[in-house]
Amino acid sequence: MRVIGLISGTSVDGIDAAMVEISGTDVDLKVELLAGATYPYPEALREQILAVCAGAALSMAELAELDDAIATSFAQAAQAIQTDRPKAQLIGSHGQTVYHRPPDVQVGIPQMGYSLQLGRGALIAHLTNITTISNFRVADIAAGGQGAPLVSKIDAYLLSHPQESRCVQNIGGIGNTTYLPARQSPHWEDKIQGWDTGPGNALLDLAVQHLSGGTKTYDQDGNWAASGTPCQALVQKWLSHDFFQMPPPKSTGRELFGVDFFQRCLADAEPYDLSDADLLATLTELTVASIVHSYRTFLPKMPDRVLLCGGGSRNLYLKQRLQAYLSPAFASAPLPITNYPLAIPVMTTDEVGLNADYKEAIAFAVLAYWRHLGIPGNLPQVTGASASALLGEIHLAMAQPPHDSIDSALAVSD
Ligand SMILES: Nc1ncnc2c1ncn2[C@@H]1O[C@H](COP(=O)(O)OP(=O)(O)OP(=O)(O)O)[C@@H](O)[C@H]1O
Ligand SMILES: CC(=O)N[C@H]1[C@@H]2OC[C@@H](O2)[C@@H](O)[C@@H]1O[C@H](C)C(=O)O
Repeated sequence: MRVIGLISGTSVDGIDAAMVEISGTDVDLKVELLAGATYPYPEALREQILAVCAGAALSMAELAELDDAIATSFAQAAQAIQTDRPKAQLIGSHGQTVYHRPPDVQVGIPQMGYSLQLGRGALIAHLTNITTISNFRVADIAAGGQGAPLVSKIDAYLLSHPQESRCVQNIGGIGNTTYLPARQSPHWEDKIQGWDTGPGNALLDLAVQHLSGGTKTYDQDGNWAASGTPCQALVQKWLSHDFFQMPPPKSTGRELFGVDFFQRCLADAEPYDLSDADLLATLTELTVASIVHSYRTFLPKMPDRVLLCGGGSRNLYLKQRLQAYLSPAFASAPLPITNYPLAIPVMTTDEVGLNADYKEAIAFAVLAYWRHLGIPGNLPQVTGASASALLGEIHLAMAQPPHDSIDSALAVSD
Protein backbone atom coordinates (compact mmCIF):
# COMPACT_ATOMS: atom_id res chain seq x y z
CA MET A 1 0.00 0.00 0.00
CA ARG A 2 1.32 3.46 -0.93
CA VAL A 3 1.10 5.74 2.08
CA ILE A 4 2.20 9.31 2.81
CA GLY A 5 3.42 10.13 6.32
CA LEU A 6 3.40 13.77 7.41
CA ILE A 7 4.85 15.35 10.55
CA SER A 8 6.12 18.65 11.83
CA GLY A 9 7.86 18.19 15.16
CA THR A 10 8.90 20.32 18.10
CA SER A 11 11.59 22.14 16.10
CA VAL A 12 8.84 23.51 13.81
CA ASP A 13 11.46 23.50 11.05
CA GLY A 14 9.00 22.36 8.38
CA ILE A 15 6.64 19.57 7.37
CA ASP A 16 8.47 16.29 6.75
CA ALA A 17 6.69 14.21 4.11
CA ALA A 18 7.55 10.62 3.25
CA MET A 19 5.88 8.54 0.56
CA VAL A 20 6.37 4.84 1.30
CA GLU A 21 5.31 1.47 -0.03
CA ILE A 22 4.25 -0.64 2.94
CA SER A 23 3.46 -4.35 3.12
CA GLY A 24 3.16 -6.99 5.81
CA THR A 25 1.77 -6.46 9.30
CA ASP A 26 4.11 -5.89 12.22
CA VAL A 27 6.49 -8.83 12.61
CA ASP A 28 6.85 -8.98 8.80
CA LEU A 29 6.59 -5.22 8.20
CA LYS A 30 8.27 -4.06 5.00
CA VAL A 31 8.69 -0.37 4.20
CA GLU A 32 10.26 1.14 1.08
CA LEU A 33 10.87 4.91 1.02
CA LEU A 34 9.77 6.15 -2.42
CA ALA A 35 10.25 9.88 -1.72
CA GLY A 36 11.04 12.20 1.18
CA ALA A 37 10.94 15.98 1.37
CA THR A 38 10.66 18.79 3.90
CA TYR A 39 8.30 21.67 3.14
CA PRO A 40 8.99 24.79 5.24
CA TYR A 41 6.05 26.62 6.75
CA PRO A 42 5.44 30.19 5.57
CA GLU A 43 7.63 32.22 7.98
CA ALA A 44 4.70 34.05 9.59
CA LEU A 45 2.95 30.74 10.30
CA ARG A 46 6.15 29.26 11.77
CA GLU A 47 6.55 32.26 14.06
CA GLN A 48 2.93 31.96 15.19
CA ILE A 49 3.31 28.24 15.93
CA LEU A 50 6.49 28.85 17.94
CA ALA A 51 4.74 31.60 19.90
CA VAL A 52 1.83 29.27 20.71
CA CYS A 53 4.29 26.50 21.71
CA ALA A 54 5.90 29.07 24.03
CA GLY A 55 2.55 29.71 25.72
CA ALA A 56 1.05 32.64 23.78
CA ALA A 57 -2.70 32.95 24.39
CA LEU A 58 -5.06 32.27 21.46
CA SER A 59 -8.69 33.25 20.97
CA MET A 60 -10.94 30.53 19.59
CA ALA A 61 -11.08 32.43 16.28
CA GLU A 62 -7.26 32.48 16.16
CA LEU A 63 -7.17 28.77 17.02
CA ALA A 64 -9.54 28.00 14.15
CA GLU A 65 -7.46 30.03 11.71
CA LEU A 66 -4.24 28.37 12.91
CA ASP A 67 -5.71 24.89 12.50
CA ASP A 68 -6.94 25.81 9.00
CA ALA A 69 -3.49 27.12 8.03
CA ILE A 70 -1.62 24.09 9.37
CA ALA A 71 -4.04 21.58 7.80
CA THR A 72 -3.78 23.39 4.46
CA SER A 73 0.03 23.38 4.67
CA PHE A 74 -0.04 19.63 5.38
CA ALA A 75 -2.43 19.04 2.46
CA GLN A 76 -0.13 21.03 0.18
CA ALA A 77 2.84 18.95 1.35
CA ALA A 78 0.91 15.76 0.57
CA GLN A 79 0.04 17.16 -2.87
CA ALA A 80 3.66 18.20 -3.53
CA ILE A 81 5.22 14.84 -2.62
CA GLN A 82 2.88 13.17 -5.18
CA THR A 83 3.96 15.41 -8.06
CA ASP A 84 5.00 13.16 -10.96
CA ARG A 85 4.46 10.12 -8.75
CA PRO A 86 1.62 7.60 -8.42
CA LYS A 87 -1.16 8.82 -6.10
CA ALA A 88 -1.05 7.62 -2.52
CA GLN A 89 -3.88 5.49 -1.14
CA LEU A 90 -3.65 6.73 2.48
CA ILE A 91 -2.21 9.62 4.50
CA GLY A 92 -0.99 9.41 8.08
CA SER A 93 -0.69 12.94 9.44
CA HIS A 94 0.80 13.62 12.87
CA GLY A 95 0.01 17.29 12.59
CA GLN A 96 1.85 19.95 14.59
CA THR A 97 2.16 19.59 18.35
CA VAL A 98 1.31 22.89 20.00
CA TYR A 99 0.77 21.63 23.54
CA HIS A 100 1.74 18.50 25.48
CA ARG A 101 0.87 17.81 29.12
CA PRO A 102 2.13 14.46 30.40
CA PRO A 103 -0.04 12.66 32.98
CA ASP A 104 0.76 14.00 36.45
CA VAL A 105 0.77 11.69 39.45
CA GLN A 106 2.86 13.81 41.84
CA VAL A 107 -0.06 15.88 43.15
CA GLY A 108 -1.65 12.80 44.69
CA ILE A 109 -4.72 13.14 42.49
CA PRO A 110 -3.76 11.53 39.16
CA GLN A 111 -4.28 13.91 36.25
CA MET A 112 -4.71 12.46 32.76
CA GLY A 113 -2.32 13.64 30.07
CA TYR A 114 -3.28 15.92 27.22
CA SER A 115 -1.64 16.48 23.85
CA LEU A 116 -2.82 18.78 21.08
CA GLN A 117 -1.71 18.44 17.48
CA LEU A 118 -3.17 21.00 15.06
CA GLY A 119 -3.84 20.33 11.34
CA ARG A 120 -7.12 18.42 11.45
CA GLY A 121 -7.28 15.27 9.34
CA ALA A 122 -10.81 15.90 8.05
CA LEU A 123 -9.63 18.99 6.16
CA ILE A 124 -6.54 17.19 4.80
CA ALA A 125 -8.76 14.34 3.58
CA HIS A 126 -11.10 16.81 1.89
CA LEU A 127 -8.35 18.87 0.26
CA THR A 128 -6.38 15.85 -0.98
CA ASN A 129 -9.30 13.48 -1.51
CA ILE A 130 -7.16 10.80 0.16
CA THR A 131 -8.32 8.98 3.30
CA THR A 132 -6.38 10.58 6.12
CA ILE A 133 -5.64 9.25 9.59
CA SER A 134 -4.67 11.78 12.26
CA ASN A 135 -4.72 12.54 16.01
CA PHE A 136 -2.65 9.50 16.96
CA ARG A 137 -1.88 10.35 20.58
CA VAL A 138 -5.33 10.69 22.17
CA ALA A 139 -6.23 6.98 22.39
CA ASP A 140 -3.03 6.17 24.26
CA ILE A 141 -3.57 9.13 26.60
CA ALA A 142 -7.20 8.07 27.21
CA ALA A 143 -5.79 4.73 28.36
CA GLY A 144 -3.66 6.56 30.91
CA GLY A 145 -0.54 6.75 28.75
CA GLN A 146 1.89 9.55 28.01
CA GLY A 147 0.83 9.64 24.33
CA ALA A 148 4.55 9.63 23.43
CA PRO A 149 6.94 8.39 22.23
CA LEU A 150 4.90 6.52 19.60
CA VAL A 151 7.75 5.50 17.26
CA SER A 152 8.93 2.67 19.51
CA LYS A 153 6.83 -0.08 17.90
CA ILE A 154 8.02 0.99 14.44
CA ASP A 155 11.61 1.04 15.72
CA ALA A 156 11.09 -2.51 17.01
CA TYR A 157 10.01 -3.97 13.68
CA LEU A 158 12.30 -1.96 11.40
CA LEU A 159 15.51 -1.58 13.44
CA SER A 160 15.84 -4.48 15.87
CA HIS A 161 18.67 -6.99 15.34
CA PRO A 162 18.81 -10.74 15.98
CA GLN A 163 21.98 -10.72 18.05
CA GLU A 164 22.67 -7.15 19.25
CA SER A 165 20.74 -4.78 21.50
CA ARG A 166 20.27 -1.24 20.22
CA CYS A 167 19.08 2.17 21.32
CA VAL A 168 17.36 4.13 18.55
CA GLN A 169 17.91 7.74 19.58
CA ASN A 170 15.91 10.51 17.94
CA ILE A 171 17.42 13.97 18.34
CA GLY A 172 14.74 16.41 17.27
CA GLY A 173 13.74 19.45 19.25
CA ILE A 174 13.20 16.88 21.98
CA GLY A 175 15.17 13.66 22.30
CA ASN A 176 13.56 10.24 22.65
CA THR A 177 14.92 6.72 22.66
CA THR A 178 13.76 3.17 22.06
CA TYR A 179 15.75 0.34 23.63
CA LEU A 180 15.58 -2.81 21.48
CA PRO A 181 16.84 -6.05 23.04
CA ALA A 182 18.35 -8.57 20.63
CA ARG A 183 15.47 -10.40 18.91
CA GLN A 184 17.00 -13.76 19.89
CA SER A 185 16.66 -12.90 23.60
CA PRO A 186 13.57 -14.48 25.21
CA HIS A 187 10.42 -12.32 25.20
CA TRP A 188 12.38 -9.52 23.52
CA GLU A 189 9.23 -7.59 22.59
CA ASP A 190 8.14 -7.38 26.23
CA LYS A 191 11.54 -5.97 27.16
CA ILE A 192 11.41 -3.05 24.70
CA GLN A 193 11.70 0.25 26.54
CA GLY A 194 11.36 3.87 25.47
CA TRP A 195 11.09 7.38 26.82
CA ASP A 196 11.79 11.04 26.09
CA THR A 197 15.38 11.73 27.13
CA GLY A 198 14.97 15.50 27.41
CA PRO A 199 16.17 18.36 25.21
CA GLY A 200 17.38 17.48 21.72
CA ASN A 201 18.05 20.60 19.67
CA ALA A 202 15.36 22.88 21.14
CA LEU A 203 17.64 24.67 23.63
CA LEU A 204 20.50 24.71 21.11
CA ASP A 205 18.32 26.33 18.45
CA LEU A 206 17.09 28.95 20.92
CA ALA A 207 20.71 29.70 21.84
CA VAL A 208 21.81 30.01 18.21
CA GLN A 209 18.92 32.32 17.40
CA HIS A 210 19.71 34.40 20.50
CA LEU A 211 23.47 34.58 19.91
CA SER A 212 23.17 35.26 16.17
CA GLY A 213 20.58 38.00 16.58
CA GLY A 214 18.13 35.86 14.67
CA THR A 215 20.37 35.49 11.61
CA LYS A 216 20.83 31.73 12.23
CA THR A 217 18.33 29.11 13.36
CA TYR A 218 20.63 26.19 14.17
CA ASP A 219 24.32 25.28 14.59
CA GLN A 220 25.18 23.76 11.21
CA ASP A 221 27.04 20.48 11.79
CA GLY A 222 27.73 21.66 15.34
CA ASN A 223 30.64 23.75 14.04
CA TRP A 224 30.00 26.70 16.37
CA ALA A 225 29.77 24.53 19.50
CA ALA A 226 32.84 22.56 18.41
CA SER A 227 34.95 25.73 18.77
CA GLY A 228 33.94 26.06 22.43
CA THR A 229 34.41 24.13 25.66
CA PRO A 230 31.52 22.69 27.69
CA CYS A 231 31.16 23.88 31.27
CA GLN A 232 30.70 20.63 33.21
CA ALA A 233 29.56 22.41 36.36
CA LEU A 234 26.57 23.83 34.48
CA VAL A 235 25.81 20.49 32.83
CA GLN A 236 25.82 18.83 36.24
CA LYS A 237 23.53 21.54 37.65
CA TRP A 238 21.04 21.25 34.78
CA LEU A 239 21.20 17.44 34.85
CA SER A 240 19.98 17.51 38.45
CA HIS A 241 16.55 18.65 37.21
CA ASP A 242 13.76 16.33 38.37
CA PHE A 243 12.87 15.31 34.81
CA PHE A 244 16.16 13.50 34.34
CA GLN A 245 15.72 11.49 37.53
CA MET A 246 12.09 10.60 36.75
CA PRO A 247 11.72 6.92 35.80
CA PRO A 248 9.88 6.06 32.58
CA PRO A 249 7.22 6.18 31.30
CA LYS A 250 7.95 9.82 30.63
CA SER A 251 7.50 12.37 27.89
CA THR A 252 8.18 16.06 27.59
CA GLY A 253 8.17 19.01 25.20
CA ARG A 254 8.93 22.69 24.80
CA GLU A 255 6.61 23.29 27.76
CA LEU A 256 9.60 22.21 29.93
CA PHE A 257 12.63 22.44 27.62
CA GLY A 258 11.64 25.67 25.88
CA VAL A 259 12.07 29.41 26.24
CA ASP A 260 11.79 29.59 30.05
CA PHE A 261 14.33 26.78 30.58
CA PHE A 262 16.66 28.47 28.10
CA GLN A 263 16.38 31.81 29.90
CA ARG A 264 17.30 30.06 33.16
CA CYS A 265 20.30 28.50 31.42
CA LEU A 266 21.44 31.96 30.33
CA ALA A 267 21.10 33.27 33.89
CA ASP A 268 22.96 30.27 35.34
CA ALA A 269 25.78 30.78 32.85
CA GLU A 270 26.31 34.46 33.75
CA PRO A 271 28.91 33.90 36.49
CA TYR A 272 30.97 31.59 34.26
CA ASP A 273 31.75 34.24 31.65
CA LEU A 274 31.32 31.73 28.83
CA SER A 275 31.99 32.57 25.20
CA ASP A 276 29.11 32.05 22.77
CA ALA A 277 30.77 28.84 21.59
CA ASP A 278 31.23 27.65 25.19
CA LEU A 279 27.50 28.15 25.84
CA LEU A 280 26.58 26.15 22.73
CA ALA A 281 29.07 23.43 23.68
CA THR A 282 27.53 23.30 27.15
CA LEU A 283 23.97 22.98 25.86
CA THR A 284 25.12 20.30 23.42
CA GLU A 285 26.76 18.52 26.37
CA LEU A 286 23.46 18.64 28.28
CA THR A 287 21.70 16.84 25.43
CA VAL A 288 24.46 14.21 25.27
CA ALA A 289 24.81 13.75 29.04
CA SER A 290 21.02 13.49 29.51
CA ILE A 291 20.88 10.72 26.89
CA VAL A 292 23.70 8.69 28.42
CA HIS A 293 22.47 9.33 31.98
CA SER A 294 19.07 7.88 31.01
CA TYR A 295 20.64 4.76 29.46
CA ARG A 296 22.80 4.16 32.53
CA THR A 297 19.91 4.77 34.91
CA PHE A 298 16.94 3.06 33.27
CA LEU A 299 18.31 0.25 31.08
CA PRO A 300 19.09 -3.31 32.24
CA LYS A 301 22.44 -2.94 30.45
CA MET A 302 24.04 -0.54 28.00
CA PRO A 303 23.11 -1.18 24.34
CA ASP A 304 25.52 -2.81 21.90
CA ARG A 305 24.91 0.01 19.42
CA VAL A 306 23.25 3.44 19.26
CA LEU A 307 21.42 4.49 16.08
CA LEU A 308 20.76 8.22 15.75
CA CYS A 309 17.96 9.84 13.77
CA GLY A 310 16.32 13.24 13.54
CA GLY A 311 18.01 16.47 12.63
CA GLY A 312 20.44 16.25 15.55
CA SER A 313 21.97 13.17 13.92
CA ARG A 314 23.49 15.62 11.43
CA ASN A 315 25.25 17.52 14.25
CA LEU A 316 28.76 16.12 13.92
CA TYR A 317 29.97 17.69 17.18
CA LEU A 318 27.04 16.23 19.12
CA LYS A 319 27.67 12.82 17.57
CA GLN A 320 31.36 13.03 18.48
CA ARG A 321 30.55 13.95 22.10
CA LEU A 322 28.06 11.11 22.36
CA GLN A 323 30.65 8.68 21.02
CA ALA A 324 33.12 9.98 23.60
CA TYR A 325 30.62 9.42 26.45
CA LEU A 326 30.10 5.86 25.22
CA SER A 327 33.79 5.01 25.00
CA PRO A 328 36.19 3.49 27.57
CA ALA A 329 37.36 5.60 30.50
CA PHE A 330 35.73 8.79 29.29
CA ALA A 331 37.38 11.30 31.56
CA SER A 332 35.84 14.78 31.32
CA ALA A 333 32.19 14.05 31.92
CA PRO A 334 29.76 15.16 34.60
CA LEU A 335 28.72 11.52 34.79
CA PRO A 336 30.63 9.01 36.89
CA ILE A 337 33.39 7.47 34.78
CA THR A 338 32.26 4.08 33.54
CA ASN A 339 34.68 1.79 31.82
CA TYR A 340 32.96 0.18 28.88
CA PRO A 341 34.93 -2.83 27.74
CA LEU A 342 34.63 -1.49 24.20
CA ALA A 343 33.29 1.72 22.72
CA ILE A 344 29.58 1.49 22.00
CA PRO A 345 29.32 2.43 18.31
CA VAL A 346 27.23 5.51 17.52
CA MET A 347 25.87 5.59 13.94
CA THR A 348 22.81 6.93 12.14
CA THR A 349 19.81 4.89 11.02
CA ASP A 350 20.90 5.65 7.43
CA GLU A 351 23.73 3.17 7.95
CA VAL A 352 21.25 0.38 8.64
CA GLY A 353 18.98 1.33 5.75
CA LEU A 354 16.41 3.69 7.30
CA ASN A 355 16.54 7.35 6.35
CA ALA A 356 17.34 9.37 9.48
CA ASP A 357 15.74 12.56 8.22
CA TYR A 358 12.34 11.07 7.36
CA LYS A 359 12.10 8.34 9.99
CA GLU A 360 9.36 10.11 11.95
CA ALA A 361 7.31 10.77 8.80
CA ILE A 362 7.78 7.10 7.85
CA ALA A 363 6.64 6.13 11.35
CA PHE A 364 3.34 7.97 10.97
CA ALA A 365 2.76 6.38 7.58
CA VAL A 366 3.20 3.00 9.31
CA LEU A 367 0.92 4.01 12.20
CA ALA A 368 -1.78 4.99 9.68
CA TYR A 369 -1.26 1.69 7.83
CA TRP A 370 -1.57 -0.25 11.09
CA ARG A 371 -4.75 1.71 11.99
CA HIS A 372 -6.14 0.78 8.55
CA LEU A 373 -5.37 -2.92 9.27
CA GLY A 374 -6.69 -2.74 12.85
CA ILE A 375 -3.24 -3.24 14.43
CA PRO A 376 -2.51 -1.32 17.67
CA GLY A 377 0.24 1.28 17.33
CA ASN A 378 1.36 1.91 20.91
CA LEU A 379 3.60 -0.10 23.25
CA PRO A 380 2.01 0.15 26.71
CA GLN A 381 5.30 -0.63 28.43
CA VAL A 382 6.71 2.52 26.76
CA THR A 383 3.85 4.99 27.17
CA GLY A 384 2.38 3.60 30.40
CA ALA A 385 -1.02 3.10 28.77
CA SER A 386 -3.17 0.43 30.44
CA ALA A 387 -3.55 -1.44 27.14
CA SER A 388 -2.63 -1.53 23.48
CA ALA A 389 -4.77 0.83 21.45
CA LEU A 390 -5.71 1.52 17.85
CA LEU A 391 -4.12 4.91 17.22
CA GLY A 392 -5.60 7.55 14.95
CA GLU A 393 -8.94 8.84 13.72
CA ILE A 394 -9.97 7.89 10.17
CA HIS A 395 -11.24 10.62 7.81
CA LEU A 396 -12.47 9.01 4.60
CA ALA A 397 -11.92 10.57 1.21
CA MET A 398 -15.09 11.43 -0.62
CA ALA A 399 -16.42 8.69 -2.88
CA GLN A 400 -16.35 11.12 -5.78
CA PRO A 401 -13.38 13.46 -6.41
CA PRO A 402 -14.20 17.12 -5.71
CA HIS A 403 -15.97 19.02 -8.49
CA ASP A 404 -13.05 21.31 -9.11
CA SER A 405 -9.40 20.36 -9.07
CA ILE A 406 -7.56 19.91 -5.82
CA ASP A 407 -5.42 22.93 -6.67
CA SER A 408 -8.41 25.23 -6.89
CA ALA A 409 -9.66 23.86 -3.54
CA LEU A 410 -6.23 24.59 -2.03
CA ALA A 411 -6.12 27.97 -3.76
CA VAL A 412 -9.51 28.81 -2.25
CA SER A 413 -8.24 27.95 1.21
CA ASP A 414 -4.97 29.99 0.83
N1 LIG B 1 23.22 19.71 9.59
C1 LIG B 1 22.78 19.95 10.83
N2 LIG B 1 23.66 20.24 11.82
C2 LIG B 1 23.22 20.47 13.09
N3 LIG B 1 21.92 20.42 13.47
C3 LIG B 1 21.03 20.11 12.50
C4 LIG B 1 21.38 19.86 11.16
N4 LIG B 1 20.24 19.60 10.45
C5 LIG B 1 19.21 19.70 11.34
N5 LIG B 1 19.69 20.00 12.56
C6 LIG B 1 18.94 20.18 13.80
O1 LIG B 1 17.79 19.38 13.74
C7 LIG B 1 16.64 20.16 14.03
C8 LIG B 1 15.44 19.62 13.30
O2 LIG B 1 15.39 18.26 13.67
P1 LIG B 1 14.04 17.44 13.46
O3 LIG B 1 13.38 17.85 12.18
O4 LIG B 1 14.36 16.02 13.68
O5 LIG B 1 13.19 18.00 14.67
P2 LIG B 1 11.64 17.72 14.94
O6 LIG B 1 11.21 16.47 14.25
O7 LIG B 1 10.91 18.97 14.68
O8 LIG B 1 11.68 17.48 16.50
P3 LIG B 1 10.94 16.34 17.38
O9 LIG B 1 11.52 15.02 16.92
O10 LIG B 1 11.30 16.72 18.77
O11 LIG B 1 9.49 16.46 17.06
C9 LIG B 1 17.00 21.56 13.59
O12 LIG B 1 16.21 22.51 14.30
C10 LIG B 1 18.47 21.62 13.97
O13 LIG B 1 18.62 21.98 15.32
C1 LIG C 1 3.85 15.39 21.94
C2 LIG C 1 4.93 15.22 20.91
O1 LIG C 1 4.81 15.68 19.78
N1 LIG C 1 6.05 14.56 21.30
C3 LIG C 1 7.13 14.32 20.37
C4 LIG C 1 8.38 15.10 20.81
O2 LIG C 1 9.36 15.00 19.77
C5 LIG C 1 10.26 13.91 20.10
C6 LIG C 1 9.63 13.31 21.33
O3 LIG C 1 8.93 14.44 21.92
C7 LIG C 1 8.58 12.26 20.94
O4 LIG C 1 8.14 11.65 22.14
C8 LIG C 1 7.35 12.83 20.25
O5 LIG C 1 7.29 12.56 18.85
C9 LIG C 1 7.72 11.32 18.32
C10 LIG C 1 7.39 11.32 16.82
C11 LIG C 1 7.06 10.10 19.01
O6 LIG C 1 5.90 10.22 19.45
O7 LIG C 1 7.70 9.04 18.98
